[in-house]
Amino acid sequence: MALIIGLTGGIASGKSTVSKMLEELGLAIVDADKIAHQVVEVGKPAYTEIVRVFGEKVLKPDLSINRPELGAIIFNDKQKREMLNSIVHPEVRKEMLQQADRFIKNGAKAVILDIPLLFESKLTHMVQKTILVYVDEEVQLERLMSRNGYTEAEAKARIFSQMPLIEKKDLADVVLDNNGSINNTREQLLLILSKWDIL
Ligand SMILES: CC(C)(COP(=O)(O)OP(=O)(O)OC[C@H]1O[C@@H](n2cnc3c(N)ncnc32)[C@H](O)[C@@H]1O)[C@@H](O)C(=O)NCCC(=O)NCCS
Ligand SMILES: Nc1ncnc2c1ncn2[C@@H]1O[C@H](COP(=O)(O)OP(=O)(O)OP(=O)(O)O)[C@@H](O)[C@H]1O
Repeated sequence: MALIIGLTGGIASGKSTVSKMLEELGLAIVDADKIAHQVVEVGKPAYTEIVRVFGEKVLKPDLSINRPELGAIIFNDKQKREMLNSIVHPEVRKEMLQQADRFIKNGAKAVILDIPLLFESKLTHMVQKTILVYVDEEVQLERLMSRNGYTEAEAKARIFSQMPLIEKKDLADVVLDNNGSINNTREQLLLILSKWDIL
């Protein structure tokens, strides 16, 4: 039986960094962010629904979704964020389950579901173990501003649209502290994987 692991964190906490380490170790990864981008490609059902609900102002001249524009709307308005979530999340979940099934059928020993909103969206029933990539809020803010070139207000709007990382700590089976170096985080990860007999 494959072990299904939920990998989560907060925006810019280091999930993709850890996910890349897992991929390099040859583990099967299902990436919710990547799927969320694919299901809103031009002409897909979620794309059509987004245009109907949010209007053509969220489109670029080439008619694809203008992500910064849509982000500016939904990260500052809970109701609009929930509307977008209700359009995109069911499609993401469907595709995630299909990808996970494929990995399991191909004999994967473990499958990692990389889901930023694992706890907010109450998706823990999909996984057997949960790993949280944790950083302190000041580090999160600093890394987010520097990675995306956001102002403090833009970065905070995104951070505050998620459950605080400190609350997620109580919900996760394992917490990887990513305040330190990437190598330190890798060591913590390797320890867990060997404990779970995955490597
Ligand atoms: C609003 C959008 C267009 C902004 O796109 P952008 O390219 O700037 O960000 P990206 O998709 O790479 O997401 C970056 C991070 O933002 C956070 N985030 C994204 N959507 C949400 C949301 N609805 N609520 C809280 N946090 C979110 C996550 O931590 C994610 O890892 C995009 O995030 C989106 O379509 N969001 C809705 C789908 C979603 O919830 N995706 C995340 C998990 S499935
Ligand atoms: N231990 C670390 N030390 C220094 N910088 C780091 C560390 N871990 C990650 N970073 C940097 O912090 C930023 C956020 O990391 P990453 O992209 O992995 O986060 P994420 O949780 O996947 O974010 P998102 O959910 O927004 O996609 C990146 O610029 C990354 O290079």
